[in-house]
Amino acid sequence: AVDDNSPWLPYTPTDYILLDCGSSSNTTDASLRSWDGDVRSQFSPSNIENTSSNATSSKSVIQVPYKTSRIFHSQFTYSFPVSAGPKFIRLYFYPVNYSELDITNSFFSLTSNDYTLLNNFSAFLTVSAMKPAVASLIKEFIVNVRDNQILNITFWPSPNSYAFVNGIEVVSMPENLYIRGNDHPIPQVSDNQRFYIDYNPALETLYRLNVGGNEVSITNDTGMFRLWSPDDDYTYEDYGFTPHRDVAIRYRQETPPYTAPKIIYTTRRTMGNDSLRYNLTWKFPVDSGFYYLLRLHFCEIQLEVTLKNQRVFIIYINNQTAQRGADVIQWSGGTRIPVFKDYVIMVTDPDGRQSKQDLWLAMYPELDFRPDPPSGPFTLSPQKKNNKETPRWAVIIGTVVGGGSVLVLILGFLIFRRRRRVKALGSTQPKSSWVPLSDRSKSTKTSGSSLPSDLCRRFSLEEITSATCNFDDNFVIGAGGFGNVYKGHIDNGATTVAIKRLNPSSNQGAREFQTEIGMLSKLRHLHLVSLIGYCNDNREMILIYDYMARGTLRDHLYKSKKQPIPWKQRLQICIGTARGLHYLHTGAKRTTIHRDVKSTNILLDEKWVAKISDFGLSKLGPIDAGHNHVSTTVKGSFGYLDPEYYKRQQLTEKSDVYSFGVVLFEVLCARPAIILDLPEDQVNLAEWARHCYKNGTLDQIVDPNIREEIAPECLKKFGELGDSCLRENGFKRPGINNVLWGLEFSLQLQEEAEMKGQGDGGGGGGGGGGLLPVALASPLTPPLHGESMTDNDENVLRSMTNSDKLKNMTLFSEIMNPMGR
Ligand SMILES: Nc1ncnc2c1ncn2[C@@H]1O[C@H](COP(=O)(O)OP(=O)(O)OP(=O)(O)O)[C@@H](O)[C@H]1O
Repeated sequence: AVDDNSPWLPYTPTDYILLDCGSSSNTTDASLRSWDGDVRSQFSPSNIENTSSNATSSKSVIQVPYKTSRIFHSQFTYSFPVSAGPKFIRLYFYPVNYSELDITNSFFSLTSNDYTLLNNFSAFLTVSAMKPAVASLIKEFIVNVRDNQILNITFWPSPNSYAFVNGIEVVSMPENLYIRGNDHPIPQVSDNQRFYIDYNPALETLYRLNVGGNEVSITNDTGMFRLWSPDDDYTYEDYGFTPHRDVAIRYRQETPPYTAPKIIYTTRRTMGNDSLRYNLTWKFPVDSGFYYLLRLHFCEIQLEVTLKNQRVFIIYINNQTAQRGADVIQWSGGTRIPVFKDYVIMVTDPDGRQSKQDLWLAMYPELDFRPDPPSGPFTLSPQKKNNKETPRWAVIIGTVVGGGSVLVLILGFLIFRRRRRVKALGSTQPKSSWVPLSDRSKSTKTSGSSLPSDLCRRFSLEEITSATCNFDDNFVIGAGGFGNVYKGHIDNGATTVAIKRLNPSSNQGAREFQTEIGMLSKLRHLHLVSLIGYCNDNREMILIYDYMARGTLRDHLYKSKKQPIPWKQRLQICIGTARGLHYLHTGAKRTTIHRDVKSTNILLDEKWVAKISDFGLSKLGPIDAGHNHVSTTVKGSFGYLDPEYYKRQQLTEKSDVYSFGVVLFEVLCARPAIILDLPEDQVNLAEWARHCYKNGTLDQIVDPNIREEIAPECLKKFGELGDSCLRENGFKRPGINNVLWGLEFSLQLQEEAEMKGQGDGGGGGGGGGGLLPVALASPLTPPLHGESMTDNDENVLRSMTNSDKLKNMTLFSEIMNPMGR
């Protein structure tokens, strides 16, 4: 073991270069690091002053290296003759107007040796999209330099554009920090493949977080000048924040002192406290279509936790189990010994647009473990024990009290794309059939509409008629208030699409058409139906969407001869829908209220992924916090309509929560929202289900096809959730985030029951012995008893948790994302 209290830095880079671009003198930054001006630098080409220009920003910036920048109108290369081995390359950008140049016109690509690191990149757009807002940006990559190779960094301005950079940093790193070769297989989440990181990929760091702690500055890193940010912006709920504990960290050969600074391991988030079990969850916006490497760092520093099997948890990545039986003591061999675990996941890109998705990381306590006796031999696999005298969950809760240290480090990595330069750069151009940004006014056929051709594709009427054999009835797959929906094939049959054609006699019309395009083209999410484009020729109003092969959710519940969907799959569909709604309510710039959530507006793709459709009625929520509703004439569908909205004509996102509550009961009971010929008290599903829930007879109206499958705890939770969504008073309904959590918790309860062999086929009656104690409530869901907490309550809770925070706390994380964007 190495003593961590010694004054020396654990790592001294062999190469350490700081180049202040656009500067002719040497400068010093806020961390007192010394930068060389690039004008007469050995790393710049000798003709630098003829091939590029230097500029000072139009805004007064005091910080080096942002004061000056170098501007390139043609290809430009810096060359760094560094030692062989992996290097951090950090590029500093301050995207403002330089000289006469409009920063919004700066698009460029960046290559380093064989890798395309940035592809048609706009620093301005990247910074503008960041939340919270920032003024400058550092892009960090890891590139391996081979023996006798020079590290070249080349800027390639896009056509009619220019590139710029403010500073370049090159720092070497320990050979095997991330590149761990064939001896270290990394599990790939979702299949049984192993992943190996050798010298071939280049990586981009996306997130490096000090979980539960403050920012750890570059000078407090272990010698590589890595910045560790707090994780608050990425936690899903602010749970598990646990006071910093100043203990000595025992680094080991497998996790040497340079891995991460000590403070990273002594600040933390932990999983529990008294009777609460915290699920720890983070979400990270990432581009779809790449592999991601997550490096999670852990260290058990709670002195009471010394045994393996004492604190065991499950790690989920993107809702898939990445690791069962996670046990830090077992992994590391003892307390205060840090350890890290790597996982790779592919974030798929179903629509081929590399749109942003949230990458979820969650850790849940695993309930089946109890500690080994203190003298027990150390074994590598966790031992499951069943001690009938001690409730199984009690052991875990007992050991979690007070909070042990689980550090999560998602090290944001990215993965690579190795491309040949010319091809990589050529591929940045949009497909010819897509209307380019600058080409908005070109269509000759459109009737002067101001539709957003930059955001989605505009089709000609010929393309649509040929896709649908001139709107042949055989191609009709549905009909709604808007008109017929056709199935069609575009791009020479390569893509199947759904084509909605506005019926001129429809009472929905031009306004919905515009709304749908305006809304959907700005909203992108795995759980929203993607709008591919539109056609507005010859006064036609046609919308083109991704084709959802399995049709509507309703078709799989009732009124069709389709195979009934199993309960767990129904839960997954509800979870997906809740995610889509959550994105609408909170994920985009402004709250979007769908206004017509119902089972025919939830579509299912080939893989049963739920997607919300039909945004023709959507409304944007209020802009400022002073107003919490939008006044509007009532729209929506019979049986799903929020009674409060109906009465007051004031729309909030809780109206969607109400409609979603109806969908939840539709899914549970497999019956329509309204059945007119039933006895009066049963006509309206919302009222009838609430009535049964309150009387404890909900199990009697469950769809007979799933009655045997559904675990009693799961039904209880699900019923409670549906009931809370349908509360009369919108304030008392949970927010969609809590609904989402409730659904995930329901799924967890179902899975736990099934794992114990009691949920599946075990009968729908009372809870069998060994099922989870029902009182074990998830802290992430609304209170179980009486009225649910209001939004105000939630805010109070949140601010209490924040104010309770002590300065130093942690789980930390790094994520990296494949490059080549
Ligand atoms: N993207 C799609 N992929 C596959 N089928 C679709 C798609 N969009 C719509 N459909 C089918 O077309 C039907 C009609 O859809 P549409 O959204 O026009 O109406 P609706 O939501 O059922 O009713 P309304 O417009 O009155 O709310 C749907 O029920 C579904 O069967």
